[in-house]
Amino acid sequence: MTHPRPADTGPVLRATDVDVVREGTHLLRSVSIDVHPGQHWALLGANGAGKSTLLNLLGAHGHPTRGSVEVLGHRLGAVDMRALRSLVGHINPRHPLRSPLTVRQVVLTGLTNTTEPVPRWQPTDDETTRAERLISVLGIAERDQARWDTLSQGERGRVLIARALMPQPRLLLLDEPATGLDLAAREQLLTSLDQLRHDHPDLATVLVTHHLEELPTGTTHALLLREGTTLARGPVDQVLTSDHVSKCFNHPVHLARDHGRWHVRART
Ligand SMILES: Nc1ncnc2c1ncn2[C@@H]1O[C@H](COP(=O)(O)OP(=O)(O)OP(=O)(O)O)[C@@H](O)[C@H]1O
Repeated sequence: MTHPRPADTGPVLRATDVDVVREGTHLLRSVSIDVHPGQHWALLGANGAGKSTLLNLLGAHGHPTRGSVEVLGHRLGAVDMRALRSLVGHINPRHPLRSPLTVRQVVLTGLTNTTEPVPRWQPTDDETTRAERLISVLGIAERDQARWDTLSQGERGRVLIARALMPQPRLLLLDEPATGLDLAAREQLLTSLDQLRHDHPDLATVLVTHHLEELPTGTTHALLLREGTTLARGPVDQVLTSDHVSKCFNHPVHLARDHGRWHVRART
C-alpha cells in the first residue's frame, strides 16, 4: 500500500467499466466516467438507479466488483483508502457533531479532518482568512459566530460545504445537497455553488440529484443512470434532452433550459 498524494495531471476521477454486484444483484453495470479539473458533473437517475453507489466509489468509500476506479490518480485497491478519502471533499449530511461549536469552528475542523476541534491545535492566520472567505462565499457570514445547534438545515449544508473545502480539495462530491431546503435556501445554495466554481476554476465537482431544478447553472457534464446502467453521458446540453430525461425517469417529460437552469414538466 502506498500513501496517496494527489497526482497533478490527468483526470481527477476515472471509472472504467465498473460493475458493482451485491448479493447477486448488479447495482452498477459497465459504468464509466472521466472527470477533469474544472468540470462539474450532474449524476442523475430515478430512485434506486445507482447514483449513491457510484458516488461512494468515487469518494473511495468502496471497491467495484469489476472494472477500475482511479481517484486523484490513485487506483482503488492499491492505496490506503482512508488517506485517499481525506483528499476528497465529501459531505456527510448527517455530520455527527455533538458540541455547540460556532460556524467558524466547524469550518476549521475541515483542516484537522475531525468532527470536534483538536485540543491545542490553532489555525494559522492564512487558514483563518480562508475560513472567513469560504463562509462569505457560501453566504453565511452573518452566522459566523452562531452555534451549530441553532442553524437551519440549509445553513448547516452550506457550513459543511465550506468545511469540506478548507483543505483545498481538487474534488468535491455532493449527494443531493438541496434536499429538504425551502425555495430561498435552495437558491442561495445554488448561487454559492456557482460562485465557488468561479472562484476555484480547477475544482471538479460531482453532484447527485433526482431534481433537474436543483442543478447549478455551472453544470458542465451529466451522467444519466437507469437501473445501474449508463443511459447517456457527456456535455450537459447533449445529455440533458427531453428524450433522455424521459427515458431516464421512465415518464414522458418536456425539458427546457432558461437562464442556465433546467425546468421539467410532464408531456401531455
Ligand atoms: N448492499 C446492498 N445490497 C443489495 N442491494 C443494495 C445494496 N445497497 C444498495 N442496494 C440497492 O441498489 C440500488 C441502487 O441504490 P443507490 O442507493 O445507489 O440508488 P440511488 O440512485 O442513489 O437511489 P436514491 O435516489 O433512492 O437515493 C437500490 O435498488 C438499492 O436498494
